[in-house]
Amino acid sequence: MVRKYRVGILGATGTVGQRFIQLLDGHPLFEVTALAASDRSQGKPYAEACAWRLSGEMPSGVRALEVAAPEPPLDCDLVFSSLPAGIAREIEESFARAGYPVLSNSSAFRMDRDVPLVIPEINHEHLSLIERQKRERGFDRGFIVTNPNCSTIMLALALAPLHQRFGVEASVVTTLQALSGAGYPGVPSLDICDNVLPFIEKEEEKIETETLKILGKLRGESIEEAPMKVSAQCHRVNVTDGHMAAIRVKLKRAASLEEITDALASWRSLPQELELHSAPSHPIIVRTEPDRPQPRLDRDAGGGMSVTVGRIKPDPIFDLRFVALSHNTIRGAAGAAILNAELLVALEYI
Ligand SMILES: NC(=O)C1=CN([C@@H]2O[C@H](COP(=O)(O)OP(=O)(O)OC[C@H]3O[C@@H](n4cnc5c(N)ncnc54)[C@H](OP(=O)(O)O)[C@@H]3O)[C@@H](O)[C@H]2O)C=CC1
Ligand SMILES: N[C@@H](CC(=O)OP(=O)(O)O)C(=O)O
Repeated sequence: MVRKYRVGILGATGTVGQRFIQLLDGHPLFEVTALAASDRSQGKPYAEACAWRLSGEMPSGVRALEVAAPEPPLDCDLVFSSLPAGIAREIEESFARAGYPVLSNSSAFRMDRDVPLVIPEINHEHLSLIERQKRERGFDRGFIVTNPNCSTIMLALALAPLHQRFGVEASVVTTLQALSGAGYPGVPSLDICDNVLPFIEKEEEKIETETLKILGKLRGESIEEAPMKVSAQCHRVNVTDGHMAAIRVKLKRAASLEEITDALASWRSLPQELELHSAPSHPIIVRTEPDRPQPRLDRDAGGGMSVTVGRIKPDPIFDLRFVALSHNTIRGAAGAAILNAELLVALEYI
């Protein structure tokens, strides 16, 4: 039998932490052996500390695990982090320094020049920054790899096949983001019922900067940002899970709608070639019905790991417009970090 890697989850009781636990239940490579959260939860069995809010039962293997403080040592080989950004920096660095690979879902390190910000289908070669990071920060076996913001992941996955085939000069994105993106308890119900909130703190800036790093090129031991402009406006809407985005794109080279549809629908990359456990067979699913994608109908496409694209049309101002949708706590968070970990194992970084 193949030995499983023992994993710890920092922020295990939260919205993303619970999704980690659900997705790792029965995983062929990883087994959850350590859980950490705030002092509110520490010292309690997970079943008592965590108000489980996902459909289906809490996996039996974690119920009795005692919730620890997020400090090394933890009884595991690597950690997934879903800590609030304000405390993630210090804690994640302390785990990397103590020798643990850290797969971080938080924004704290994403834009650091020596930290890979990875979507395996797009920029797996950025993982080579790990060597620079270890050398410059004096890490021995540990390191930090991050996954993007949940809206950035959706935009970058939708733009990547177009950028690779035709070049993207500019993109304007308007997001409609689900409530679970704000964690639990999130936005007060009286603020969001019968309403849309046109502000999500730092979200627009993250989309505009992270996308350029992810689509950027590795030059030696640095990332050269993609030479394109991205403009984002973000809104919170009354949907539980599934972020949507209306996206307009200016291409470098003219392309027909057939070529664009083919570029998106036929796109496959390294995770699909390697048949990584969490990799969807199609990272992008193109729908042709006039009223798709929709959060309730499309967020679970590809096990929550595919981005659904629909309403592909020519745009009279830009070249092209379409609507994208992806599951914010699966492809947008826990699933993204797990896919990164599967890739790190396949490429022998772990
Ligand atoms: N929700 C989403 O769709 C996405 C979230 N993210 C990011 O993931 C991270 C987690 O988000 P989310 O799960 O939504 O947040 P939640 O608020 O739902 O959960 C936060 C988690 O962090 C723990 N925590 C809070 N304060 C401390 C502390 N001082 N010390 C130790 N642990 C602490 C909480 O433990 P306790 O229960 O004990 O309080 C809980 O486990 C954030 O950085 C967020 O920005 C990224 C992409 C998408
Ligand atoms: N801010 C996102 C979720 C999130 O936590 O993003 P980040 O990981 O960049 O902080 C949302 O509200 O939907």
